Amino acid sequence: MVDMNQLQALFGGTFDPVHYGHLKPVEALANQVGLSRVIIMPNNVPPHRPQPEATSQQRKTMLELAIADKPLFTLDERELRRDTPSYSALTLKEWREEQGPQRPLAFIIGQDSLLTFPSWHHYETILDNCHLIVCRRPGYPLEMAQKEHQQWLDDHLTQHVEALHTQPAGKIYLAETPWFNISATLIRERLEHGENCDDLLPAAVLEYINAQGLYRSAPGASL
Ligand SMILES: Nc1ncnc2c1ncn2[C@@H]1O[C@H](COP(=O)(O)OP(=O)(O)OP(=O)(O)O)[C@@H](O)[C@H]1O
Ligand SMILES: O=C(O)c1ccc[n+]([C@@H]2O[C@H](COP(=O)([O-])O)[C@@H](O)[C@H]2O)c1
Repeated sequence: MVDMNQLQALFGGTFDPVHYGHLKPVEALANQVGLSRVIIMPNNVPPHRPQPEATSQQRKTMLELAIADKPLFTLDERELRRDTPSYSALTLKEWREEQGPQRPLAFIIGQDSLLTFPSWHHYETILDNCHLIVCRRPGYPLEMAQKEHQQWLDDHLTQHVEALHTQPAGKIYLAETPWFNISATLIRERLEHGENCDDLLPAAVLEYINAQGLYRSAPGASL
């Protein structure tokens, strides 16, 4: 019999700020795949994008507020403690060493991240240490841009949730999670223009953003 309590899942991100497009698909995913816990891991120095607008401390606080009433989620601060680029390959190797060789481990990403995945630092080693679980995201194709990357994807795809629980690593699972057309970029832009974001992220996070004066246009800048 498959032990459905073994699979551990990390959900990495920049979370500048965290929003419902992060939380809701992953909540649905937890039901579909059978995850009793999801470990959210904010990065400190995102490898493939400019430094976030909010500080690491602010992004961590927003995550704490977002998950305060959601027991599914916990936080992992390991990347926040490193000043070097938050390369997932290094983090997942370290996590595997902690968890031992047999435990099933997964890294959760959105569809957009899957498309850029082959450009990640030592990407081909990541599946040695974990599975990839991919949440759907509107506006992004499901096919990889290059043939060789599509071949890599096809070689690792599974349609069987059980494989995520019975094997320690190495599979890619495209989950049928609900679509949320929300991005942190959209939220930052809307806030900069003083537009309403009530439906896009938890109220406690929005209150914190306003109290901290985050994502507002610079004083004197024209709207
Ligand atoms: N609406 C969404 N639906 C599904 N996955 C998402 C969504 N938004 C973000 N993700 C996924 O969550 C992870 C963290 O995303 P990130 O913190 O970069 O948010 P973002 O909204 O994409 O940010 P930004 O707009 O600043 O690039 C990534 O793997 C990303 O693919
Ligand atoms: O390791 C890499 O080269 C790498 C490149 C891009 C993104 N990542 C990680 O992927 C996760 C989602 O990234 P992002 O930029 O969408 O927040 C987050 O944990 C990043 O640190 C990792």
